[in-house]
Amino acid sequence: MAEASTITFFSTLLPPFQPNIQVSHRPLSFPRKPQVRCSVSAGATPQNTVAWGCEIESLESASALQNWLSESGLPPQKMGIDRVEVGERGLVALKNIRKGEKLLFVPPSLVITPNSEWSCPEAGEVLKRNSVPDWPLLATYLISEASLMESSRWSNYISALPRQPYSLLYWSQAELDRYLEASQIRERATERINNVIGTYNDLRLRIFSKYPDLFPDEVFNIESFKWSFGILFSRLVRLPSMDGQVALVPWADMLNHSCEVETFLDYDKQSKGIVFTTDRPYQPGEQVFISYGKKSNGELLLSYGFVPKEGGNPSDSVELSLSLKKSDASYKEKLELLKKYGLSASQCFPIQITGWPLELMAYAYLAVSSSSMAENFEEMAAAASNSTISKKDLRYPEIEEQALQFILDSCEASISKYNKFLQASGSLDLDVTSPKQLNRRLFLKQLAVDLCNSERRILFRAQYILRRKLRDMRAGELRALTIFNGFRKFFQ
Ligand SMILES: C[S@@+](CC[C@H](N)C(=O)[O-])C[C@H]1O[C@@H](n2cnc3c(N)ncnc32)[C@H](O)[C@@H]1O
Repeated sequence: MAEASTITFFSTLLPPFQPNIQVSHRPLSFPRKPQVRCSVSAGATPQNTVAWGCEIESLESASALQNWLSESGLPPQKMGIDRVEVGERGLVALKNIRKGEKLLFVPPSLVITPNSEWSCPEAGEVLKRNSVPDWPLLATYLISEASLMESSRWSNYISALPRQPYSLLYWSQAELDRYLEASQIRERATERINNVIGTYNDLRLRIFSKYPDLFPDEVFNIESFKWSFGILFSRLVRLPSMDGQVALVPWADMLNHSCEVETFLDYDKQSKGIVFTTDRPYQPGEQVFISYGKKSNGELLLSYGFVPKEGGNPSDSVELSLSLKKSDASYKEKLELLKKYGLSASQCFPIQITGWPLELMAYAYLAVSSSSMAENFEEMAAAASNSTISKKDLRYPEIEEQALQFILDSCEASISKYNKFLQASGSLDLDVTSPKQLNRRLFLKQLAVDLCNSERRILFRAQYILRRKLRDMRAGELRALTIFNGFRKFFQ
């Protein structure tokens, strides 16, 4: 099993997902006529949705998946797929399960990795020849297999995948602007959507357009890529004991996330299967959970399309944006130093209920320091960047009060954005466990309200701590001033 520190479910910040694919610079050779024509179904895809997968709550396709997996070598399970309260479909204990028990044992033959065989080998060869990285490769693989319907060995798996995964990839820019205006997650979602579009355009330009027989537009289009990336973002795992290999693990990917467990999927060398070890007991009928990693509510919404209940996620955090003032006489000099350390004039830092990173304080020192402290600017910029090993816990008592006030101002500006959105949203308290019953607008709005409430709660806590620190500091200064004045009078 993976150690707690190793997050096996895909992290929203995982470096391997590159915005644009790095295809080899070798010119593409003119396509040879394939010996075996792959029959890619070229029927028109209905707008905004793909022609495969199922409604997310569908149990019929899930039980067909279960039967196929058992026939294909999945050993007898202590869990079954069922409708659940959290996550719509999930794995439920069929028998008593002990704490510390290993479950699943999915054999590698039932796992999709970048090395999986393609039903249409020519398509796979073209992508590999062009050194397409794992993520775009797997995204294309999924579409290719899905389009082959029953001719693909993965057809039972693909039929049980959601036709429209819950993911911010499916939010329009207008929806993101309207519902997530207060949260930094809006920028992350826009960036991600642009990355997916950029990746697709790059593949189309460099590869698909040159091999239209293998990659017809009707199948390999932006809608199908949104779907396949949505599936990857919400289901792909990284397996530490398989050298960090990324994989789609049928059956295991029916497990939902709980912030209260700390158990991750990994390859078990002893049993030669994908397993996880329970960290609590389960009774028959109870839903079994794993952890998708220590992620904030915003990150969970971004990749998986849900927000845990307020206060229920110990890893929750909110991004606070700090900016240099354009009116600062040393603006240019400070900006250059920030750039040198990979930062910019406007920078986000994660705040947790337990506090904020030292980098944030260093940035605040830099933002408030006057030109008389110019010799310290570089030290501050370096400490604000987490890529440096320099001492981060800087202290400049002469500007500490100003720096804390600067953070408090940014925090309060952010809180007022959340207040504005939450007031305008009214007191929504809808049941999002059955989103299909709500209309889309209310569903998205409720997710946004839940996210904003949880992010604002963290900011409120930071505001309280900052105000108290400043009050204590100012009271201390006042006391010192009174004592000083007392001494002055005494000596006069
Ligand atoms: C790896 S899949 C889990 C199986 C999924 N429930 C299904 O029926 O296909 C991840 C998706 O499950 C749902 N999910 C997982 N954990 C959840 C939770 N704690 N609350 C709400 N939805 C959850 C989300 O839709 C997420 O995108």
